[in-house]
Amino acid sequence: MRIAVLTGAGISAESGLATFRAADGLWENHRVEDVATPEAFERDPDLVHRFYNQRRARLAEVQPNPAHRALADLAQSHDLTLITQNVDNLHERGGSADVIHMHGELTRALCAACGHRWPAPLVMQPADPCPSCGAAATRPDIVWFGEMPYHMERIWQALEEADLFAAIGTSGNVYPAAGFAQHAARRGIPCVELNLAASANARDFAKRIIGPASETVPNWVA
Ligand SMILES: CC(C)NC(=O)[C@H](Cc1c[nH]c2ccccc12)NC(=O)[C@H](CCCC/N=C(/NCCC(=O)O)S[C@H]1O[C@H](COP(=O)(O)OP(=O)(O)OC[C@H]2O[C@@H](n3cnc4c(N)ncnc43)[C@H](O)[C@@H]2O)[C@@H](O)[C@H]1O)NC(=O)OCc1ccccc1
Repeated sequence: MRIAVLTGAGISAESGLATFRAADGLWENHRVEDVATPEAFERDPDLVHRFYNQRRARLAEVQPNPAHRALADLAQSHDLTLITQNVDNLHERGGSADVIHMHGELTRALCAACGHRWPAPLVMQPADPCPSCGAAATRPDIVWFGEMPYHMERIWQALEEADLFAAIGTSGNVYPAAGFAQHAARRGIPCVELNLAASANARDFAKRIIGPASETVPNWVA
């Protein structure tokens, strides 16, 4: 069976990584538009680097949880395409290979001048030169709001060919990811969501499994 899985911040919540929608809509005390847009980086690269340096440091303190590991097991027995909106590396550290990071990765740096990519140092600064072209245009290799997500061709292909689509720990507020379930459902592909509560696009899911991912995902995989 070919399974396409989309994950969001909820799958990493029990590992200790904050999800996006804190009560006051702030993202780790920052307005999203102040830290996750190309305009924000243009305006104040120091603030944006500090924000991602803080998240990179936090990532080094946490571990994958049973939900991450269960998806690695699922790939052993099924043709799994694992698509994540998360920029953390907990899927890989949980044993998954070939993870599609549609919104980029905290552990990678990108040169805005020449497009070169390299492993991100723990602390990045605007003046860091690109190891390839030497330009001081280093940014986190993250897809910001208003930017085109990565690997969209591969993702649409996987959604076309899937026999089952599952969304785990995502609120369904950010597009194009929030449109994947509708895309699959319209092709008659059964869709299931695993979450603490129904997501914003709950109508697209024929089945819902409610509970913490570290419990529901291993049970769903078993
Ligand atoms: C806010 C929203 C309305 N805005 C958008 O969607 C925008 C604009 C837009 C495009 N199309 C539209 C259509 C309609 C309306 C708006 C738009 N989209 C974009 O800008 C996208 C790019 C969006 C990507 C932005 N980057 C991110 N991340 C990287 C940054 C970073 O991480 O620093 S998005 C970021 O927010 C999203 C957060 O959502 P979730 O992961 O779901 O997290 P959230 O906290 O919301 O929810 C957590 C869920 O988990 C559950 N949960 C919690 N704990 C647990 C638990 N323990 N167990 C189980 N579940 C749990 C909760 O119940 C909850 O449901 C993720 O996608 C995440 O990656 N780009 C683009 O459209 O480009 C165009 C384009 C076209 C052509 C050419 C050029 C450009």
